[in-house]
Amino acid sequence: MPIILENVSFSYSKKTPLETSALREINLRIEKGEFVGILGEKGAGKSTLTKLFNGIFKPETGIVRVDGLDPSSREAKRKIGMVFQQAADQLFCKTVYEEIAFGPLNFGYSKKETEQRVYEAIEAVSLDQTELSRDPFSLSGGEMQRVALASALALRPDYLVLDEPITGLDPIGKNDILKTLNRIKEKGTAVITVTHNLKGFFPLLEKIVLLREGRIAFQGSRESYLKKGFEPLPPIASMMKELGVRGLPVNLTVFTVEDALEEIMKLKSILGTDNNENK
Ligand SMILES: Nc1ncnc2c1ncn2[C@@H]1O[C@H](COP(=O)(O)OP(=O)(O)OP(=O)(O)O)[C@@H](O)[C@H]1O
Repeated sequence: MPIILENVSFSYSKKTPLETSALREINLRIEKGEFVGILGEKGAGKSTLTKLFNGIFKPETGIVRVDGLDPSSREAKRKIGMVFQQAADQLFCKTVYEEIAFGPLNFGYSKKETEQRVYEAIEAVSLDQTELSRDPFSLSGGEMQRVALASALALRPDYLVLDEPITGLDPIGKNDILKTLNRIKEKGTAVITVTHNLKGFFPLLEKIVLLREGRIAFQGSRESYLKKGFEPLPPIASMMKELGVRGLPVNLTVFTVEDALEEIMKLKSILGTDNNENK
């Protein structure tokens, strides 16, 4: 069963002079096992949307359901793992082990079961066992991110929701997290991520949800997003769009270096032929 949002609206500081409408008439369906990117400019409503998935916020109007359950129910909370923008903000235990074990213990799993889950989770995020006794706050940004991810995974969620998971990480840290998320998705967990980093994430996204001023401007496949000319774009697709604007017959759904190279070679041969004909 999926995450479903029907006609959802949400405002901050309702019925005060500071009332801000953050989301309007959102209709969305996210299936298990999908890799979904939530895109949009600053203030578009991306973070607010993620907080409706696990019941941190309740919709002002409309319905949110996680596999048919109210997202603030205990069972729904077990199904959704959250990793916030600043991993450090969600760490609070004295050791990495306690941090990752917190969720399973809180949900009443035995010490033995919890231990199994901690080891399974650190393996999934490629953290070494020697890290388990460390103080989470002594870790690097990338390591903290992995601990936050492992804490979410220890509940074996069906949906993993992440807000800008690679922002601020060095290139190796970014790559590690991207590979890890892809592995998690391959095992059947839906990965739903807010991201500005399209260069890293675009190749992984199976579905794109584009928010604009609190409304869904687009939801659908990556190819359809590119064909319809939505923005933001990953760097290669942006370059192809520029070539298209200049009147060159390029394929606008290309977003990898390899495909772009092939496209440019094709273009070269077409233009070369034209030049020869003109001689
Ligand atoms: N705690 C809050 N109180 C009042 N208004 C808020 C609060 N948090 C967000 N907003 C407003 O709600 C709207 C949506 O904000 P949200 O943080 O969801 O956007 P976003 O797309 O995640 O932006 P960013 O990319 O900057 O993180 C914006 O107008 C924002 O100013």
